[in-house]
Amino acid sequence: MRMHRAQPSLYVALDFPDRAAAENLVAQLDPADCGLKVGKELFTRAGPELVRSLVDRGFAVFLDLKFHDIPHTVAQACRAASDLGVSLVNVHASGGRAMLAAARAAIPPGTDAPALIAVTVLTSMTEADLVDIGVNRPLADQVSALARLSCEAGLDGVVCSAWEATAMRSVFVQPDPVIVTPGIRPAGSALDDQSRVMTPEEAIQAGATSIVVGRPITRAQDPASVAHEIARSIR
Ligand SMILES: O=C(O)c1cc(=O)[nH]c(=O)n1[C@@H]1O[C@H](COP(=O)(O)O)[C@@H](O)[C@H]1O
Repeated sequence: MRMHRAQPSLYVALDFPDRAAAENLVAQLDPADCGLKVGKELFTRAGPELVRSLVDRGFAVFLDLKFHDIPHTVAQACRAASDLGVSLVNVHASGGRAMLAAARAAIPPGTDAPALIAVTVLTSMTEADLVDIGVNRPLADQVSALARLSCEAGLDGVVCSAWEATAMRSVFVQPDPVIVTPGIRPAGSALDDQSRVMTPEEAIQAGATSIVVGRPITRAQDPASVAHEIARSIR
């Protein structure tokens, strides 16, 4: 039995500079097509009140604040996130075993609890970036090691690039891990600052359970139609 809220196949990243711009897109979206991701920029501008209001409108909300701090602080932040009624919460796996365990203890599994997942290696990073921060093993090995740690701490899944999605299935012992893949680019769209990218269809075929799409939607001439088309392509 699933021990967290259901997850949509598509989360649209509401990476907008203000609430009005976010609301303009949200008004054109259907909770049956997609969930909404509120990240650091919009949360810092618009805060928990916006998150609650999106939840009240029936959207699954991914509160993407990537907590990474001492265990007590992360636990308290996770509890606050869960209290907002969101469907998905993330922390950085590199915060370590004790921090992951504290996050898990703060959000006990339950059908009404948000899924709790850990970011492995950011989709913007390359192997050279890992060397810069003192990680000398192959990127895929680092992702798998952090996913294993997250699994051992009892988390529900991971954030990784679609390139690593297939491997996550063998790392996680639970039958239905939540595998969230940002770094999604429909064929022909700009990479922006992403490094490890795939198209929506490829990511789902590789084993992603939810994809996250931001700029290919938010910077499109007609964001709602691009969101609808992506949702349709992975249905
Ligand atoms: O946790 C995330 O959502 C995340 C993890 C990661 O490794 N890479 C990544 O891009 N993200 C987020 O996913 C979104 C991707 O946006 P676009 O690159 O515009 O599609 C951004 O809001 C990022 O903060």
